[in-house]
Amino acid sequence: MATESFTLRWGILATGFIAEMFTRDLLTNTASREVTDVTHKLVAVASSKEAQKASDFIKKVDGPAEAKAYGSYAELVNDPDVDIIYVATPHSHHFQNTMLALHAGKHVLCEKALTVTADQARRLVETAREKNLFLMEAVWTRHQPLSKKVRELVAAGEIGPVSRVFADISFNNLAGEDGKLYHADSSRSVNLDLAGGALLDLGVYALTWVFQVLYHIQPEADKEKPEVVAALNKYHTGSDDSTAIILRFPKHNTLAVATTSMRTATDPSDKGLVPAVRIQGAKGEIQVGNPAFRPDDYRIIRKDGGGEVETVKYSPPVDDARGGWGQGFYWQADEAARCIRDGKIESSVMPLDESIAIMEVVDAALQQGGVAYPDHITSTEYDPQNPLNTGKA
Ligand SMILES: NC(=O)C1=CN([C@@H]2O[C@H](COP(=O)(O)OP(=O)(O)OC[C@H]3O[C@@H](n4cnc5c(N)ncnc54)[C@H](OP(=O)(O)O)[C@@H]3O)[C@@H](O)[C@H]2O)C=CC1
Ligand SMILES: O=C1OC[C@@H](O)[C@H](O)[C@H]1O
Repeated sequence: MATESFTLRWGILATGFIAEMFTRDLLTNTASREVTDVTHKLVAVASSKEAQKASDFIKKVDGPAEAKAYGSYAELVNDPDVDIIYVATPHSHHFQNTMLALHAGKHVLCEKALTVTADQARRLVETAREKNLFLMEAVWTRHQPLSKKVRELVAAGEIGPVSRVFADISFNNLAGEDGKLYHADSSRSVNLDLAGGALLDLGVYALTWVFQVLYHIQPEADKEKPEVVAALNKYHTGSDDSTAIILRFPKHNTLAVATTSMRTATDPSDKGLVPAVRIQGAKGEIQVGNPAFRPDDYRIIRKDGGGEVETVKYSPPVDDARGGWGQGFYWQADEAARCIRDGKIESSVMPLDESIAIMEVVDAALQQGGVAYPDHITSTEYDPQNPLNTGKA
C-alpha cells in the first residue's frame, strides 16, 4: 500500500548565489530522483534589503505564484506557514540568522561553514536541542550518493584498514600576475567582516572528506577528535588564501592532510586527471574526483589489481520539466524532510557533534595561522536586532 508523501514547507533566508541554486533544486520534482516519500514546498523567500528582491528571486527561479516575498528576515522566520528556514547568508551571519530562526520556533538548514567559531556552533546546537528543533549544517557533499557509497566501501574494508587520507579543494582564482585574486576585497570570499577565507569557504569540504572516513564511520565509542597542526598564507585582507592542515587521530594511528587554496587548482587541466581525495588503505586506495564538494566519480586502485583501475561515475538526476535542472543540493533537503517527518532533531549523516568537531579543527588552524575575525561576527550573544539580522551589516 502506497503511503502518503510528507511535505516540508520551506522559507529561504537570503537571495544570493547559493540560495538560487538550492531553491531551484528544491523545486525539482522529487520523482525525477526516484524519491517518493518526501516532497518540498517553497512557501516564502526573504531578502534583508527589500521585498522586491525576494519577489524577483521567486520569479527568477520560477517559483510558485503564491510564494510570499518578504523584505526582512524577521518576517520570514515568523511566518506560521514555514516549517524550516534555509540560511544562505555569508558565514559571518550564520550564528545570528540561525538563532533568529530557532528563537522563532523554526527548524534550520544552515549553509556551511556552520559558524565562524566552534563556540558559536556549540551555542547553536545547545539552542536547537533545548528547543527540540532540527538543525543541520548544509554540507551537501555528505548526502550525495557517491559519498554514501565511498563511506560504505571503506567501512566494508574494501581497501583494508585506512591509515591515511589526503583531501584537497583548491581553485586558481588569480586575476593576473600581481598575486591578486579576482575577488573584490569586499566580497565574502576574502573579506574578514564576512568571515571570508579559503578554510571557512572551501577547506571545510576537505575536512568533510577526512571526517567522513576517519571519524564518521567509526563506532560512536571509538570516535576521537584529532590533533591539529596547520600553516596558512594570508591574503592582503587578512583572511587565509591557502591553508594546509595535518590531522592525527592517535588512538587509530591514522593521519590526514587537508588542504585548500584560492591560488592554485586541485586539477589544473579540469579534465579529471587529478583526484581531490585519496583514501589509502592496506589493500588499496580510493580516489575521489574533483571538485571535492561534488565529485563526479571515484576510482579504486587495488594492491593486487595488476594495475587495473575501477572507475565509477555519478551525475545528479535532473528534472526535464524544469529545463533539465538538478545539481545535487536536493539530497540534503530530502534528508531534512525525513528527519523532521520522523521527529528527529538531527541527521545521522551530518551529526551536530561532528559539525562542532570540524569547527574545532578550523578554530585551531586559524588560531595557529593568526587569522582573527572581528568580535561582532564571533560573538555568541544573540540579538534579534543585531545588524546581521536586520540587514544593516
Ligand atoms: N553548498 C555550496 O555549494 C555553496 C555554499 N555556499 C555557502 O552559501 C553561503 C552564501 O554564499 P553565496 O550565496 O555564494 O553568497 P552571496 O554573496 O551570493 O549571497 C549572500 C546573500 O546573503 C545576504 N546578505 C545579507 N547581508 C549580507 C552582507 N552584508 N553581505 C553580503 N550578503 C549579505 C544577501 O541576500 P539578501 O540581500 O537577499 O538578504 C546576499 O545575496 C555561504 O555560507 C557559502 O559558504 C556558497 C556557494 C556554494
Ligand atoms: O561551497 C562552495 O562551493 C563552491 C565555491 O565556489 C563557493 O565559493 C563555496 O562557498
